[in-house]
Amino acid sequence: MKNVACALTIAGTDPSGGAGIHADLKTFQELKTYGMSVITSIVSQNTTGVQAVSHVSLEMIEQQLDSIISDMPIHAFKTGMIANQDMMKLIYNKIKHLDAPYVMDPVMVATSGDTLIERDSRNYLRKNLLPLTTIVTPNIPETEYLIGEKVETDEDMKQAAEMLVKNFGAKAALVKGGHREGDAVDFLYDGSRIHSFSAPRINTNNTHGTGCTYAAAITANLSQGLPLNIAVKQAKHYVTLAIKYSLDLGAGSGPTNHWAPRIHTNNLTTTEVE
Ligand SMILES: Nc1ncnc2c1ncn2[C@@H]1O[C@H](COP(=O)(O)OP(=O)(O)O)[C@@H](O)[C@H]1O
Ligand SMILES: Cc1ncc(COP(=O)(O)O)c(N)n1
Repeated sequence: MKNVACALTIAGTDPSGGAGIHADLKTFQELKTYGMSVITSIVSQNTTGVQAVSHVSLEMIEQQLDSIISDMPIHAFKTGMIANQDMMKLIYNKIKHLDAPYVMDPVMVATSGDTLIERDSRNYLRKNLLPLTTIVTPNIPETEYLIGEKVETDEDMKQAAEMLVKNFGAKAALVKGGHREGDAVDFLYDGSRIHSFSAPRINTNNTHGTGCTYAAAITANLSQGLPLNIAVKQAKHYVTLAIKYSLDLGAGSGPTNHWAPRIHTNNLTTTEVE
């Protein structure tokens, strides 16, 4: 019996606090999971975009992973920005031994449009890391890259989620509809059926870090032992509140409000459509 749920995020940083490791740790904390992190890249970014990137050395990424794995319990973990193939190989070799749910946010491009991973490493991610995942959470452009087909309609999203499981080896796939118009609808294929999670679209430009926050909330919920579809359902509710009460900070796409659910929990409808 564990006395506290512990989750690890392996990702890049965001000094403006809305995305990457910062969003993940804030989310873990809000959801009462003990948060730990391994930093892959230091990203100088803010609400307007990415200004510079410095990668942490492979030796130091390995050392950080060893420090945590040798000492701390890990009840679930997630990966976000892994900038190149060498980092991916190293991380693959460490995480393949972990006996805990793995949430992959296949981060490729920031909300600002800046590229966060080298193009030639995308194949490695798809071939090697994807089959280790308990759940992968691509947005529409990431889904299109992963399956190599256009994704435009609800039907396309459902089929893509199934393909990510049946053809590419993920255990489950959540294809997110944040980049479409109309209600914000995401489709989960859990290996046997499709679930859809829907929330009214919120009229805001403050969506910096929504993907990180959502995947981190799923990770926190899984670290506490929730079944996958409940973990996603509760995470959808969390991210929707964080967007609804997002913070109008910075000159660009502002951050979500990670503590919004503390204050506004009941003031929202998200639905799971059977
Ligand atoms: N304007 C919005 N209103 C409500 N929900 C949104 C909005 N934009 C994104 N979402 C939701 O936020 C989550 C993150 O989705 P998305 O923006 O597609 O991911 P990413 O940040 O990886 O591009 C999804 O549940 C999506 O449906
Ligand atoms: C280090 C890092 N990782 C990921 C994102 C993507 O953010 P979003 O959730 O807005 O797509 C980001 N901007 N920075």
